[in-house]
Amino acid sequence: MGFTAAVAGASGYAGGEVLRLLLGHPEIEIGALTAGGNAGSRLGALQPHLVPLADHVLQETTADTLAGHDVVFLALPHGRSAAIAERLGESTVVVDCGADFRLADPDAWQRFYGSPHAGTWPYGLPELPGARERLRGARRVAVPGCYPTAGTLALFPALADGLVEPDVVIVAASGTSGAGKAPKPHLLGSEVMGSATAYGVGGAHRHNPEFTQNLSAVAGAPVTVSFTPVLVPMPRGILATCTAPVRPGTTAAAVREAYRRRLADEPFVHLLPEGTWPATSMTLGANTALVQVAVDEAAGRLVAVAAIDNLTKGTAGGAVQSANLALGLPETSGLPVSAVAP
Ligand SMILES: NC(=O)C1=CN([C@@H]2O[C@H](COP(=O)(O)OP(=O)(O)OC[C@H]3O[C@@H](n4cnc5c(N)ncnc54)[C@H](OP(=O)(O)O)[C@@H]3O)[C@@H](O)[C@H]2O)C=CC1
Ligand SMILES: CC(=O)N[C@@H](CCC(=O)OP(=O)(O)O)C(=O)O
Repeated sequence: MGFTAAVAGASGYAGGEVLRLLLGHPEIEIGALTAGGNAGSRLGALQPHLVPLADHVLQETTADTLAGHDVVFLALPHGRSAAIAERLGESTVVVDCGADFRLADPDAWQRFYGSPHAGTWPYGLPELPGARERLRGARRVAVPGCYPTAGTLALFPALADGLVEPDVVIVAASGTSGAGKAPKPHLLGSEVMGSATAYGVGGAHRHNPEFTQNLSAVAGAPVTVSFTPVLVPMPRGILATCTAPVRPGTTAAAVREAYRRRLADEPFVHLLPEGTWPATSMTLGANTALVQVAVDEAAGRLVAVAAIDNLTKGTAGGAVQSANLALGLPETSGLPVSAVAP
């Protein structure tokens, strides 16, 4: 084992998934695990699926506990990362699963999160043009939100190649683990089971500015984004259906070729064979994003669909992928590409 990792928020969904992946990582050894109110508990009482770690005791989340590791994964509620990160020296790679360092625009941060902007770190979506180079050797990484991971991966080839107008519509369905483990009335089984509902409608969701930031950077011009999240009764997974007007002269063949070319060398983002459409079940537990694209000739729109596991490629897998780049390891170390099915 070459490196040690600490995980803050180890009792939560994102922290638990980081640990599941690290247990299979050939180069990273698991060190300190921390939590909030559950500090002092055995991990086995809270994350019984992580069998080899059952007897690890959760510690309080302090910079002192997390210091001394090569990499620290922060899987904490928004707003808690900056105070810890500033006490961890540059010798430690800090990978933040939360939103605190994702946005470059302080006004957008203030508008959607309502707190002072903590700063901006390299954005952990290696597939975006130029991102991989910025992540290699980085000391700080901001892991993308789960919806922006899915929607950005679905749309970036079309926007990067100028095949669509910079005016996109994204409707993305998410499983309930996206909302975290802390109890919330709208996530009670009797509210969620057998029902699907839109929320954060009308540009209100805090992932709107993240989408705009990502897609405008790819297009090299401002992109208008209409994003609607939908909560669906499943534990894991995101299916993002994205559309945009095709530019005059854009053929279905040109679209397919752009996606094929831009995704050909990606280890985790795959264009499915023509006619096969992504399903969340094809990605469960894998660090993959499965993509399909078509042109709706009658409507003059491109339709791109991506499926991910929100906890794997959408959080913890993305975090480990970026940590690998930051630590100088092969990008794919410890990351599954095969899902659990059926
Ligand atoms: N779930 C998802 O799909 C995604 C999550 N993320 C991000 O990952 C982060 C964690 O999310 P998630 O795992 O879903 O949330 P959970 O609610 O499942 O877990 C939160 C974790 O933070 C700990 N915690 C809570 N309050 C404090 C505190 N005051 N001090 C120290 N630790 C605290 C909790 O410990 P305890 O058990 O002791 O309360 C728990 O370990 C969030 O920032 C989220 O935005 C990012 C992308 C997707
Ligand atoms: C289903 C659900 O509630 N999903 C979360 C997004 C999860 C995610 O990616 O979020 P972070 O930005 O918190 O990292 C939400 O809509 O707020």
